[in-house]
Amino acid sequence: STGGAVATPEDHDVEYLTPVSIGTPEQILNLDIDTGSSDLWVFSSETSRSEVKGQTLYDPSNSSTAQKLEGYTWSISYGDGSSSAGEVYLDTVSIGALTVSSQAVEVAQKVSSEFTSDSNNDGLLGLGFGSLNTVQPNAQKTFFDNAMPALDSPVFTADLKAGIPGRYNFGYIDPNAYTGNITYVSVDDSQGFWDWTSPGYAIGSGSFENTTIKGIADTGTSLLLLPSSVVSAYYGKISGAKYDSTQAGYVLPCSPTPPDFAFGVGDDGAAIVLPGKYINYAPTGSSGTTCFGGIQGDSGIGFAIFGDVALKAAFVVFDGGSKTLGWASK
Ligand SMILES: CSC[C@H](NC(=O)[C@H](Cc1ccccc1)OC(=O)N1CCC(N)CC1)C(=O)N[C@@H](CC1CCCCC1)[C@@H](O)Cn1ccccc1=O
Repeated sequence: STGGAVATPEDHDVEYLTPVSIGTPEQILNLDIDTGSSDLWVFSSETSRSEVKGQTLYDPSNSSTAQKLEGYTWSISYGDGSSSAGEVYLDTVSIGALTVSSQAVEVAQKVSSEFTSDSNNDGLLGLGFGSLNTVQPNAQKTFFDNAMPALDSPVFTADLKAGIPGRYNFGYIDPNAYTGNITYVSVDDSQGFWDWTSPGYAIGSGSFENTTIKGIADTGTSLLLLPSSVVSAYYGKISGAKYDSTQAGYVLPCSPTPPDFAFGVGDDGAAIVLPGKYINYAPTGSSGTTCFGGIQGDSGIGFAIFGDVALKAAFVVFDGGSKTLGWASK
């Protein structure tokens, strides 16, 4: 079997939302597919009213296929400090034509203010490795883990785009979605992430800098978070760019367009090139002359995060069979 659905960007590509069908009859929620975590949780009829502002709610009592996992709970907190918690049901979940009949659906009873204020986001669908799942007393499998045995090929692909809808596909690689070759690299899943190592980077038309960058492919993170040495080398090339402590990040003049940024993939010279305009993440003030940088530092995290700013420049294969990542330009 195969499946897939659109991934529609929210403003500034801060996140991408994908319609997911839950229950019988189907209840369609727009979820943020997150390869950096492994819980599928949703706003629900159990979410405290004061914490709901416009989200679509999953109501298990309206689903003939919902089964409550009595005594099971979950609680998660994310890198940006947001969090949610609740109880667990099993129900039928589909992404396009791909259906998992007994998927753990974690219903939120509490969500932090970041989720409440994000009215278009009805929850998260984690596609990290199972070890990250927070359900107690027994961890639950991700949608991909449950679907894998039935898939034509044990893969899903991310084809995120700048400012327009892209796609997540399951079970096949669309040859029309990318150009050139797909370069596969090994993944270290020991921390539960799609963790890989880039051999280095290049700025604009500059020479390639060989420096290993270990990091995760994370659809749930908006920006490209890199080691401070790389980040200062990049912004050092841009007059007027500076670290702004009030914004807690590098800012730069929105024009002229900043230099491209390329990161290496594999050991035969392949690279993914981010057009400079991707680094103009969003205007910081009303003037529109200063932009918040799409590349920021990863200090305090312990690894780089190849988030949406990087992923939207590539076609990415997440191979659960061989535990590899495939990168292609498009
Ligand atoms: C340093 S991981 C920071 C990252 N959260 C972000 O990237 C948020 C995303 C967002 C989306 C929509 C509205 C507001 C914010 O966006 C910013 O933080 N931004 C964008 C806007 C900028 N002005 C400031 C910087 C993050 O926790 N991701 C996790 C998934 C997120 C959680 C929040 C909701 C959306 C999905 C996750 O994969 C990150 N993970 C990765 C590894 C280990 C733990 C962990 O938890």
